[in-house]
Amino acid sequence: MRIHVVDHPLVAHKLSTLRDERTDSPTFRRLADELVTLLAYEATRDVLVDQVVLRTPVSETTGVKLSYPRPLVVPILRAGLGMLDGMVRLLPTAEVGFLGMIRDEGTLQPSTYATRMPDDLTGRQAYVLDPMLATGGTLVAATQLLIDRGARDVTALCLLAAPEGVALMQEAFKDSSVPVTVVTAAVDERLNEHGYIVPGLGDAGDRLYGTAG
Ligand SMILES: O=P(O)(O)OC[C@H]1O[C@H](OP(=O)(O)OP(=O)(O)O)[C@H](O)[C@@H]1O
Ligand SMILES: O=c1cc[nH]c(=O)[nH]1
Ligand SMILES: [Mg+2]
Repeated sequence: MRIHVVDHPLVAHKLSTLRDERTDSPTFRRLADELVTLLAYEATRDVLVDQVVLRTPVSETTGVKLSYPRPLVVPILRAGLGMLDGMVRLLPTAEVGFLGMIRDEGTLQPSTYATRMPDDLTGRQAYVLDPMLATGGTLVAATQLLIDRGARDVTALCLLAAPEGVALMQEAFKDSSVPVTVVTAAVDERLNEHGYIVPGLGDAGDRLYGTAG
């Protein structure tokens, strides 16, 4: 598995405001949207394109167009939904599949409550959206599902990652013949005893959608 930490002052600036507990939900949503387009720029570096011939007003030339089959973008509900608009703005031809997953607060084990995506992903590039890579249980399960359905490669975009989650992804996909990449704005210090990223930004779903408590 490859990890790419996007080291850029604009990314760090937006992430710092996201972390701030005083940032309200509307601002949090806007910043998450802006951040994902910056991460997506890096995450789509290997997106498949086809050569095309076109005419400018001046002459004939060659260029590229996003290729078919279309990439698949998969937000992990709920928090991943906050990254969807920013991603499809950059990848307008993408198809969107949905995975609903929730982590049990006690055991920290993920369970899947909704799956809506093509059964056959043979030859397709898949982009998973989830702001938080904590223990890694959720992202390992989501990535495995996409590989099992035949994805050509899997790239996860996470706003924040914990070293524990990165290590679990590395272990899970160390022998994978399918390329797996994680693109994130930062790898934080550790997880706390409740499985939250430290310093992190709290519960991303709650902060995006204004859920109290
Ligand atoms: O790496 P892990 O330890 O598996 O934890 C990360 C998961 O936890 C959060 O979702 P949550 O379960 O809070 O669901 P939500 O998006 O509905 O709030 C987050 O968005 C990830 O999906
Ligand atoms: O810090 C964390 C860990 C899991 N899920 C979140 O939303 N935040
Ligand atoms: Mg949550």
